[in-house]
Amino acid sequence: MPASADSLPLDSLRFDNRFVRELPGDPEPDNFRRQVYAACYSKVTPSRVKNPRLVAYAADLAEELGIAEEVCRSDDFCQVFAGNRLADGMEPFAMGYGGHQFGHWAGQLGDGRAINLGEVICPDGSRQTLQLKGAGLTPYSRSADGLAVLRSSIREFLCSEAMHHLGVPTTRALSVVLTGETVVRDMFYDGNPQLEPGAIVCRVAPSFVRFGNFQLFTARDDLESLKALVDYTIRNDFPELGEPCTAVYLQWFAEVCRKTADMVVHWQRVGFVHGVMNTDNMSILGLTIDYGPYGWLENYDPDWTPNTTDAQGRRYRYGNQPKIAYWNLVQLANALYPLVKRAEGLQQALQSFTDTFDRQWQATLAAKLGLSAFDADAGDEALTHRVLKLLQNAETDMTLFFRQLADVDIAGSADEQANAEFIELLQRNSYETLSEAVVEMAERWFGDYRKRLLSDGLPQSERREIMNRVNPKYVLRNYLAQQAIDLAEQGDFSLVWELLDLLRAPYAEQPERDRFAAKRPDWAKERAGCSMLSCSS
Ligand SMILES: Nc1ncnc2c1ncn2[C@@H]1O[C@H](COP(=O)(O)OP(=O)(O)OP(=O)(O)O)[C@@H](O)[C@H]1O
Ligand SMILES: [Mg+2]
Repeated sequence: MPASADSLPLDSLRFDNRFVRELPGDPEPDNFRRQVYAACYSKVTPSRVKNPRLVAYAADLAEELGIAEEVCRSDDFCQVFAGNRLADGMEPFAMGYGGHQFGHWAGQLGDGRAINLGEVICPDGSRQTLQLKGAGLTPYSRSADGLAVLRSSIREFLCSEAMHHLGVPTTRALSVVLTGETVVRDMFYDGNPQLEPGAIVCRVAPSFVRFGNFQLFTARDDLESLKALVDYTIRNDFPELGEPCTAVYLQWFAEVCRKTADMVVHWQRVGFVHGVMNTDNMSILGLTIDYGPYGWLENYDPDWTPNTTDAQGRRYRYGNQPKIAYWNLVQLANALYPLVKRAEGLQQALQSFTDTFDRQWQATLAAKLGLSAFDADAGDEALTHRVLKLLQNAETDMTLFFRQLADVDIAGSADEQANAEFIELLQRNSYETLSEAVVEMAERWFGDYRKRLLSDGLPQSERREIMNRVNPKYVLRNYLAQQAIDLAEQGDFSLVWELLDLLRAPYAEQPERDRFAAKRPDWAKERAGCSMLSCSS
């Protein structure tokens, strides 16, 4: 429908809400907490908030959606993305899903504080669903309040956009608004509840369906709804696979396995630790979803997890992410089994996770080291394994190390000079003084690396280019996000904007912003929010 002359600008967005139109919905119109059966969603309106105030928006994403920059600055934008006004064509709803949390089946979870507004048809013809996070109670809110706080909303907003520009598959974030209301949170669950500013993020993705959406139906023996959602997902999100049938179900599952593997390879590449890889936080499109207690590796440590809630078992530590992704896919396979009834086919599809992950991770490591390709015969398995061990033992900053390694002149300098340059690089980027044993280990590795590069024969400039395409200079360091939050809580959003802008070009040299590519300062080592996060958000 064309917008009339006096309608507000967001009313001219085009919505086509297939999810609510084509899938079974909850017939109960009232919004109260309950178990919802035989439905993919419940219609629910975002809560009104007192005094919405814009914190930041992603102008490039707005443009992709067909929202002009001046509209982003309008009061209407703030009202709509705070949930106070529905633009024409929006039909808000919350989705039902279940999930395995920390390895245990948790039953119905669902969008307890996320509310989908509708599916926009973008100017380029693609579709994106808009979703508010923190917009109030839904039938799936269980015992919680449906809200979100400013610190977690800024973390979600900045990291979604940073990951997108790093080339990591992810949901995106259009805006953060303050609600003008306060929210009570006990950040470390230690009996110290505080009042915090409430906020709402608008997330954007082609679909927000998770593994848990399918799992919930199977857990309830509701094969009809399971089939409806699987067929819907294949038709709308994987149309290239053709009309749904048993063979297509298997191809689809294999594709989900490949997409998930691809996502995790990217996480490992950039040093991202998700923190809560429950099956309700796994997107069916292989997008990173739910930026909660995530973190970025500083010193390379495969055992590190930012999530204090997971400190005991460290289930979701960096080095375990590929295994957990696989475990989650096995749960999805179990959920699909009643529909597919081919255990062997599902097994084979699962193998495509391992194959894709192994192949892509090897290629990624080769590129991170500036090799033209991963060559097992040239000893690359050991070479890549050893460099990671070295970084772990030396407690070296992963991002800085790989980025600066591209600048070591391999062919142009004598052995000793290159060697000294390398040890200096390692020390400069390590959080501890290198021991003699580590220096020795480093010299041995570097000698072999240098030989490998010389036989590979790529010119230095080409090698540097390969490396700088996969080794970012800037990531959303844990302490940088926290500094932006500290200022924002004082009403100063400038660092949110600056980081957003910085992270739009994470692979480019931005010399005037070198301070954002610095090692974690000492004050941030034990500071809450910088290295320790809980699920409280
Ligand atoms: N403050 C809250 N109010 C209502 N429900 C909540 C709240 N926090 C979390 N939940 C719900 O608890 C479950 C698990 O929470 P989890 O921390 O994985 O998700 P989340 O951060 O709310 O959101 P998402 O996965 O949508 O990014 C989900 O069903 C979620 O909606
Ligand atoms: Mg979640």
